[in-house]
Amino acid sequence: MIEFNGVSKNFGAARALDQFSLTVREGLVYGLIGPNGAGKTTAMSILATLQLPDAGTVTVDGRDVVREAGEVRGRIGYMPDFFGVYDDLRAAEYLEFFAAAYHIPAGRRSRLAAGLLELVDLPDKAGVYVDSLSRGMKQRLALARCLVHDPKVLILDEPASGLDPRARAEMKEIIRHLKQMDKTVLISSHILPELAEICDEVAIMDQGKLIACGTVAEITAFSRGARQMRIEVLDRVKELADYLATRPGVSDSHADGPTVQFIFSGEQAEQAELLQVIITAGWPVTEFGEVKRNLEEAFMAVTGGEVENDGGN
Ligand SMILES: Nc1ncnc2c1ncn2[C@@H]1O[C@H](COP(=O)(O)OP(=O)(O)OP(=O)(O)O)[C@@H](O)[C@H]1O
Repeated sequence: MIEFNGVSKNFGAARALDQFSLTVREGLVYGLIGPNGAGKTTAMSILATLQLPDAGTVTVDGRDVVREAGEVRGRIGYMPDFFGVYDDLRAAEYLEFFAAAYHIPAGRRSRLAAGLLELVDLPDKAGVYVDSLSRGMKQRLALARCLVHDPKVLILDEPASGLDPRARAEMKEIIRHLKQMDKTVLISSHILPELAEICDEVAIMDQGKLIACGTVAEITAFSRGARQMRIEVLDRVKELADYLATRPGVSDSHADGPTVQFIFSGEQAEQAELLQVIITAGWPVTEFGEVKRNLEEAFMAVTGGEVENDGGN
């Protein structure tokens, strides 16, 4: 449903996205996690057709965000990390205003607004000025706003930031509800534990790059010691990537130019054995080693050192 393919974006000398690729299947709640400046907002705003990529392609439901921006906009609801609310509008009017912007016929707007307020658990706030709602309520109203045109995909940039624990729990409940409605949800956060319970899968990013992706359980295993490895060989790179994918402890094995990159969760002795096996099988290895890329730091930053929830619920 969402596809980033080799996307790069620079702001002057700052590289916000660096060959970023990600696939999100339909119906998933997908977490995009990374420390400050990792590139989450940039990725989301490109997806929301608000910024152009310098390189690479992004599609939503098969539509290109640059060439078919209008088609994409009809399919997405975007909740930015900072959103404007209109002070002198009441909650229902606010939603009706956005419904009008999406060309929903006037006769349907008031019922639509009432339904959405119900969905985000604000049914008794229809006549209340937006300005006087609590932060958590404003956040839920902003989410309702993203739903007026019944999009397939929701892009939520740090929807839980600044909320107290109760408001966070309410937000999570709504996101679960969106999943039941078969929406595909991309949601960002600084830290993994915040999203661990609600996400089907997560991607960890740092310095504009995808570091790892998978289920919360897989990512947790990775954060507890799996290593990103790199082997350079003179030929048969793709064959080596396929071969490695069959070896124990190896995941995400893929060819990248003259190298194969993969994640390895074995011990040091098993790593040595793996190299031995590759050489014995006849591959001319010129380099073999771990890719550091500040991986540990990134994981420490996003997991808070430890992930308590194993995602198996
Ligand atoms: N409009 C801009 N002008 C200049 N630099 C920018 C701009 N937008 C983003 N950047 C830079 O790009 C990098 C990625 O920023 P981005 O906001 O995408 O990260 P983020 O992961 O969303 O961070 P945060 O969690 O702090 O919101 C940072 O180095 C940031 O300073």
